[in-house]
Amino acid sequence: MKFAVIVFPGSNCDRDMHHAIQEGIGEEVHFVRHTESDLASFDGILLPGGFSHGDYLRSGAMAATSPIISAIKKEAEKGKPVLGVCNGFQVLLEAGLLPGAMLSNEGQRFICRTVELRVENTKSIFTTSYEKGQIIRIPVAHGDGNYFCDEETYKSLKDQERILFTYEDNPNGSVHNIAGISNERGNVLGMMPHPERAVESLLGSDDGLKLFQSIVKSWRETHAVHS
Ligand SMILES: NC(=O)CC[C@H](N)C(=O)O
Repeated sequence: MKFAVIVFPGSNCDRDMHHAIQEGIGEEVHFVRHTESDLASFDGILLPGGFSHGDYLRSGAMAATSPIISAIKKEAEKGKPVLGVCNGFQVLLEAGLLPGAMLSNEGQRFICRTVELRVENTKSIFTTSYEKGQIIRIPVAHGDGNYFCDEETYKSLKDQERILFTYEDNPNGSVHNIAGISNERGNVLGMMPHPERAVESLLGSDDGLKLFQSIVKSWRETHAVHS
């Protein structure tokens, strides 16, 4: 499977994401600049964390106007997996690929620590390798991680099983403890915690690996070569 890691000015987790794919799960991965406009040759698209355009206006707001965004939308419409982590999640929200908005953390502090997440749904292409209800340890590092949506949106997220991860001990004030949500079709995921920083137990946790493995597993199932 061939992945693209999108690099915006101010991305700072792009290399971690590249490492997670190349060394963590052994798949092909390339950096693609925000100024590019074609992602047709890629099977999966990864938006990394960071401070794109210095978080000016709102986190992710300026990156959401990059040329690459229309390419991401085009590939997402084809059903390709798109994962936005932290600032990547903020960009997906600002670009309208996911519902809701990101507010400053409750308490106005930048939080950088490992948190516990509950895997809420294992039917998603992003979570099939986990157990439902499994508690996983994944780092967070953000100032604007307080996810908000109105009750009507929450109800549809819940009813359509689009809340994939919740916080066990909500660190940022996110509504209903939401840590990660998917789009209606299920091929776009945004999450604040960083699975790409949890791919080696020696560095604290390898609980993020299963997320990337799930993507590859689902992709292989739908792209199986029948002889
Ligand atoms: N690690 C990150 O992606 C940081 C996200 C973001 N710019 C914030 O601090 O809210």
